[in-house]
Amino acid sequence: MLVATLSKRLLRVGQAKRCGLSLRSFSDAKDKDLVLTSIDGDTGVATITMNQAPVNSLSLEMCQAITTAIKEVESQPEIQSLVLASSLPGVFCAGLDITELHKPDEKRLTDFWHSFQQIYFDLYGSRLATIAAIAGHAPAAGCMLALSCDYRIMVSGAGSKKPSTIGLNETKLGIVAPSWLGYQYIDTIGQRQAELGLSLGLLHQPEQALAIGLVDELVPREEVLSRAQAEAVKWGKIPAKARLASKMLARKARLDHLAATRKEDNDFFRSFVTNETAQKIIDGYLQSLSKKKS
Ligand SMILES: CCCCC/C=C\C/C=C\CC/C=C/CC(=O)SCCNC(=O)CCNC(=O)[C@H](O)C(C)(C)COP(=O)(O)OP(=O)(O)OC[C@H]1O[C@@H](n2cnc3c(N)ncnc32)[C@H](O)[C@@H]1OP(=O)(O)O
Repeated sequence: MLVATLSKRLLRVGQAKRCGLSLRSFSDAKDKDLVLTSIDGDTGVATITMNQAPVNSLSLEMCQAITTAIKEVESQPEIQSLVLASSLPGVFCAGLDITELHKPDEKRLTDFWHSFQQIYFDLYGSRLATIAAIAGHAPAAGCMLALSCDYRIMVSGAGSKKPSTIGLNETKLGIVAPSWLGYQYIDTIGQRQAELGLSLGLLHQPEQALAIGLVDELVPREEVLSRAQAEAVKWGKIPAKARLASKMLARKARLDHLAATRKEDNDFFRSFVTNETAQKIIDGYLQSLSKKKS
């Protein structure tokens, strides 16, 4: 068995193959390595690292790559826990790729939202214990990725001139988070904090995020990944069936609801985004992002 036979080293999938290990179901170096999957041979902890420069924004392909990586890890029965991380300094995930929403092709837009919903099903509903290693900004759908995990470890803001932020800031952009994402927020930080955060489109600095329960721990930047992997070991030792049943107590009704209304949710999203007013907002927002650079 993989976890029993490997010495303590991290394996990328390509390396595993070269070592003659049976990992044929894992994604290899295709899709420009939008995500990288590694497994610690000693602990059996898998790490999925988002790797789409400059900001890990969630394009259709990125959403699909994340889902594929989760499914591939889940298909390995000896793996019980997963860390979701970013390879980019300072950014966990910048949320949806806004260019997907700008003057979209309707078919691609439908597929795009479907693939984003799929991450919710696969990560929020995963049989694995999931730990988010948030070493940078996590706005909007980036926050959703973190909320979909079981435990969140964020880089501390102490001493940083420009601390990372996390939150559902859609309102500030003139758009509204979908209800299933809103409920993830409410279920995690409680009704009052979620109402404040959603209404005002707040992005929280790490210390605030810890205070309202949006993240569970803060650590120095250089410790985020190792601390997340250590936490994943702890979670991986909890009896798996009992752990999953407990997770589903809180999440099953939410997952079932989106499953039942998935098409409606997608139809609403498509009509919302293709509306002229929304397109103006998206156009303006894209310009503001590129102006920031110049
Ligand atoms: C009533 C019922 C309603 C039901 C509603 C149903 C449907 C509703 C419809 C829509 C819901 C939509 C849900 C949306 C969720 C989202 O995720 S929207 C995306 C929100 N994300 C953001 O606002 C983040 C924007 N980015 C940043 O703030 C910063 O980039 C950063 C993450 C803080 C990093 O800053 P940094 O200084 O390091 O980098 P730059 O800003 O210089 O960016 C570098 C480069 O990347 C481009 N870029 C950044 N973010 C995005 C993005 N999200 N998508 C695409 N591209 C992005 C940026 O433009 C720069 O590009 P360059 O100029 O070409 O280098």
